[in-house]
Amino acid sequence: MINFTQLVLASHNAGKLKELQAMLGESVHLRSIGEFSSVEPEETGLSFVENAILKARNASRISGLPALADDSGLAVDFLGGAPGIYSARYADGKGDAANNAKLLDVMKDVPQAERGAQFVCVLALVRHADDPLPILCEGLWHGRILTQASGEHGFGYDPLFWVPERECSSAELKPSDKNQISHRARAMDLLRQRLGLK
Ligand SMILES: O=P(O)(O)OP(=O)(O)OP(=O)(O)OC[C@H]1O[C@@H](n2cnc3c(O)ncnc32)[C@H](O)[C@@H]1O
Ligand SMILES: [Mg+2]
Repeated sequence: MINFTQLVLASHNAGKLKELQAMLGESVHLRSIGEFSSVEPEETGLSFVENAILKARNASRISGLPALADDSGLAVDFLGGAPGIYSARYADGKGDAANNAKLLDVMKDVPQAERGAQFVCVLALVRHADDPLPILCEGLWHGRILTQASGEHGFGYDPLFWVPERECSSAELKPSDKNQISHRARAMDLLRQRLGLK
């Protein structure tokens, strides 16, 4: 049985930590891997699943604790699913603003009907670094890429992601609303079921 009072989150992304902690509630304390190490593992996998497992194992090895990892990104239909697993590195590691500027530029002449995209989130939970049976849960969130940034909430590509069911950008949603319907919320829902937390 996993000791949830000591679960480490294998992520250096403060936005993910905030969202995942809010979804898990107070009974589980997510400790950031940043408490143990500032070195980020190289994400050498070719899929979200591979990178999530790689990050979870690395965090568990460093901390000696069970670890949860989140590998996520934005898959744009017109770009054949890019930037996908390379979403964080889309503008060569220059950060969210540069990633968003690049995506807006690449998509600037693409008509509305071809601007479909999905956010993807894979959560991987390992009980220890060599766990042969990681728990894997996936969530998708369908939307469209906007032609200009809008909204101040969230992080990453949120200002560019139109949410059809709410008729606003993901960065215009209240954090508590995003946490009900996002790719991450869907993956976390499955994880809670797998762990018998609901
Ligand atoms: O690997 P860790 O340390 O967890 O942090 P990271 O930010 O590098 O995370 P990923 O490698 O999983 O890359 C995810 C990319 O997708 C973006 N992304 C993921 N979820 C998002 C969300 O809910 N809203 C907006 N952008 C998101 C995020 O900004 C990154 O550019
Ligand atoms: Mg990363």
